Amino acid sequence: MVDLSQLVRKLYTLTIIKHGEKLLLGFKKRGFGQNKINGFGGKVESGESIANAAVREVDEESGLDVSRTIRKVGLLEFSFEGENTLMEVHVFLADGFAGQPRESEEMRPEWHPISSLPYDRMWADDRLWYPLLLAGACFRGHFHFKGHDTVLEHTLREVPVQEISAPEPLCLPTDNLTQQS
Ligand SMILES: CNc1ncnc2c1ncn2[C@@H]1O[C@H](COP(=O)(O)OP(=O)(O)OP(=O)(O)O)[C@@H](O)[C@H]1O
Repeated sequence: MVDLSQLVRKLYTLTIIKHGEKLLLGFKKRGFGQNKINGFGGKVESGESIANAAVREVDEESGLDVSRTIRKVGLLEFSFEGENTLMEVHVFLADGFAGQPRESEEMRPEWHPISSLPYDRMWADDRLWYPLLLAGACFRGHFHFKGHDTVLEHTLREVPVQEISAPEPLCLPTDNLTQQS
């Protein structure tokens, strides 16, 4: 079992946009997870709330406004064999949006039917927790990777909404962590 207390936590958001029976996902053109298909998200900035970070990242990466439609659905942790970082990812579901999707420098938005999601081109953890998200559940989990394609071990459970909706994160935004060290 991985000792998570020894790792440096960094705070991220991830937002999945749903419209009818489709999800809007993005092809990641650069940076972490390049060439994978994922929801929209990124690092929470210093002094920013997690929900505001989620809305900002969706706007930057897809041009859409989800400020009226997001709700928190999950809390995921990712660690990587041989690395000392623990990614703390706050997952949001947006049922609808305002605006028109547009390609950004980072992401190319694509609609995918829920019945045939492109799991082979997504992070390996996604096929494990998307079914909970799509069933309307809230969830919490940890995934320990070897490289970027193999999940060595994981935990995942459905939780009551109160367990993931606390306004306070489990850690401080990345910049604060840097300032403290
Ligand atoms: C390991 N398994 C994983 N499964 C599903 N999603 C994962 C993930 N690991 C990272 N993610 C998401 O990938 C984005 C990275 O964000 P990332 O591009 O690094 O952030 P940001 O946009 O701030 O980057 P720049 O510093 O501007 O390049 C962010 O949504 C984060 O939640």
